[in-house]
Amino acid sequence: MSADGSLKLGANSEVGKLRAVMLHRPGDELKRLTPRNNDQLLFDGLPWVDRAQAEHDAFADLLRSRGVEVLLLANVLTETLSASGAARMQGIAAAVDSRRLGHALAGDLATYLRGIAAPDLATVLTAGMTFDELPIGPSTTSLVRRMHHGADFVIDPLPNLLFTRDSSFWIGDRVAITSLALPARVRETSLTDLIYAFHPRFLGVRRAYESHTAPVEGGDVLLLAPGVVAVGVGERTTPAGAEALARSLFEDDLAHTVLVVPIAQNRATMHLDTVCTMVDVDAVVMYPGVQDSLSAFTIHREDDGVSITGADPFLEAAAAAMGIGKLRVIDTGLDNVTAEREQWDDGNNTLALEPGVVVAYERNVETNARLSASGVEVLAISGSELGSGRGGPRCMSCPISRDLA
Ligand SMILES: NC(=[NH2+])NCCC[C@H](N)C(=O)O
Repeated sequence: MSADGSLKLGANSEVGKLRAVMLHRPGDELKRLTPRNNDQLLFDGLPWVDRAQAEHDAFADLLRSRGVEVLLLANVLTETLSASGAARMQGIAAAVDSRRLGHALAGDLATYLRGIAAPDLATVLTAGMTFDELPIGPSTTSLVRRMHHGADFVIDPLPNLLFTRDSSFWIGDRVAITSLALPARVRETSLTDLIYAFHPRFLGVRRAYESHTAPVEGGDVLLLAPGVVAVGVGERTTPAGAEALARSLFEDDLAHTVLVVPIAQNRATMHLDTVCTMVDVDAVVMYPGVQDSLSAFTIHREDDGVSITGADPFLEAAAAAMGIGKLRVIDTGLDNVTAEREQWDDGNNTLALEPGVVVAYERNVETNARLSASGVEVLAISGSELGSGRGGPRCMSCPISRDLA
């Protein structure tokens, strides 16, 4: 808490007591998924939306019952759009793609969007819009309008907004708007950017990684300890992204050491947090399949620039950087098949509410049993529908306030 009783924003670890978090309750954008577009939109199936919402409501209620303030992205976005005309303009500009729509239609669409109420605009910006839903009739002079199929998108939906961890993350008292790698997700950051620029609650919040040019996704960024950050490099975050992030964190004095961790470039391990998350100040839960092979380059801030060492075994490099004797790995000890299944179902993607207390999907029975046996309290949530987007409790949450470690 700060002196005036308001929450102090920011985080410098993965496990400090969680005070406030940004979630996105899945909405109409999930109803856009079809067997034809789900791969491109990065979902492995078609979630039953009502059930996904119920599962998400239970997740949010669990967090509230533990004293965590839950901000829902759609509400915060609506408040942002109501509060600021500039935010509306910026949100519309980012959503209306004149290269694809042509100038005539883009102009008409932007004019229409400028005239609608903030909650409706928030819905269009998140759920997208089809040609059939365009309030501009086919009789216009737009060839694009005439030639597109009614079910095509005028504005693409953003079903992966559900994974609020990826489009922004907090480090120290700053927020980083990331740079998402894949076309299906790029526009998400235009919304987090708006929220953190214009929402009254976040006025004055400073930015980390401001240039955000090369791809960095929040799911790859783990705050191992104050000043020590691990960054996965694989399908999403690139070497250039990790390097740029490290330099920027050093310049802003938000970190002194960055561990760059290569991860396999495939769907199952799209982010570092799919194979490893922190469950205590000195402990991680990790996919056994990478435990012995995970390595890290250590980038260290020096008086006259940076030094890079490695690659070394990740666990050793991390312990050394964190200044602890050993980074404990909760030994899930699972057979290969169970381990692979539970990794796929985000068994290693836990959200710590405080040291030794984590939220995890209930379906990962074996991993959760090992966590409990190691003294970690597991708060299980159901995620049969939420999980079809390949994300678990950590990536569905962006902590905006944690007690400092
Ligand atoms: N931090 C994470 N593990 N995020 C999961 C993101 C899942 C999402 N469908 C994607 O492919 O981008």
